[in-house]
Amino acid sequence: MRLMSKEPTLFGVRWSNGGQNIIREGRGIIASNGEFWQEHRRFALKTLRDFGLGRNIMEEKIMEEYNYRSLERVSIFDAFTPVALFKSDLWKWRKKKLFEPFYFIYGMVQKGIQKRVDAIASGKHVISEEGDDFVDAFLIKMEKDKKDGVRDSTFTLDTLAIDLFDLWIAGQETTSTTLTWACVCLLNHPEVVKELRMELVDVTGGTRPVSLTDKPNTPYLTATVNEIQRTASILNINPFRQLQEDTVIDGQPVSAGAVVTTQMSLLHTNEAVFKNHTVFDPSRFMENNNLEKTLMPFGIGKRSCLGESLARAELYLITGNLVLDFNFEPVGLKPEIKTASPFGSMKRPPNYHIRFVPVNN
Ligand code: HEM
Repeated sequence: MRLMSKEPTLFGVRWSNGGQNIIREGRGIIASNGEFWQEHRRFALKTLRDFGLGRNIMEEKIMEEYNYRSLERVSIFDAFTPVALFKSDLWKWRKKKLFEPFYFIYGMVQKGIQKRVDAIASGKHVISEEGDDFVDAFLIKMEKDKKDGVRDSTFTLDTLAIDLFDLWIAGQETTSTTLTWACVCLLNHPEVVKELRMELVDVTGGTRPVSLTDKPNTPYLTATVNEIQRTASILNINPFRQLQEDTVIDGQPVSAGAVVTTQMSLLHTNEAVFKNHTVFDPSRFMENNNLEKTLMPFGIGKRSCLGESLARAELYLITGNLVLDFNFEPVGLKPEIKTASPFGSMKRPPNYHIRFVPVNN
């Protein structure tokens, strides 16, 4: 991890020749490289920021979702399976079984795009100057490239579908899995819920939702979200990178072209850094302000998470407001803080049912 942040270019290329490339075929943000990746990452970041990523507008949208509702079968080996094998008749069955949910999401975004294109053609949707959302912004960029005579522009309806697919996959499963872990941790630690609620009632007066502007006054909520991410450590390893030059990692020579990753979950269970690492204890982050710097759920360096500030805002607002508004009760057996998939690429929480009982009832 240290090397990845010190040598961003050396580790700046994603290795994704296997199952990740089945739909993407070198496009999108997660699995692409070179100029294509640069253009599309930059565009996505700028567009999400323009729409308020991590600012008030995003808070409104997160809270809208919160108020409204108050797959993993792919293994690490599939990441290394050549796309050609998946496409061969021999493995057709496996491709169908593994990638059906991904094709479903891909189909869904394609349909959504077509609906928008039709709505624009029929005049039902008019694109405002800056566009109302990512799709509008992308269509504006497509038009601009056409007008400017950009040859072989990478902004097409096809690449829009892959960018949306990537943002959905990277943003949806990660955030919801972390929130599912949050509830497991809090179900097992009513004393944390109690202390959190005291802090939050004190700050909000119990008369309004927790807001991002409360952050400076809610150190225990920030510490709890950190401890949830440390405990969940949902990505055992970060998506593969490919070394750009020969180098030495911890005294070990490694050749250019080697596929490398970091075992992020090990960082978060390092006993030398996180004493009693098996214990869920938010106060560790209160006692040591520097501890947050050793927490890296979003990866590091050039290819680190594009949605980090959005994800942080979601985890803060949803965890805080759930604790403020509800008591948590297990339905059936209380789940243990123990992953159901220790060796998967994503560390999933156990399956469980939970009841949210409004605090004021
Ligand atoms: C709790 C939530 C999340 C976690 C733990 C998480 C974690 C990560 C990690 C570890 C990586 C790989 C970094 C590396 O290779 O070093 C990554 C990449 C990425 N994430 Fe997230 N993520 C989360 C939420 C989101 C959200 C909400 C979005 C979108 C809005 C998003 C979009 C992306 C994208 C596009 C990439 C690929 C970046 C690239 O290759 O340039 N993530 N994420």
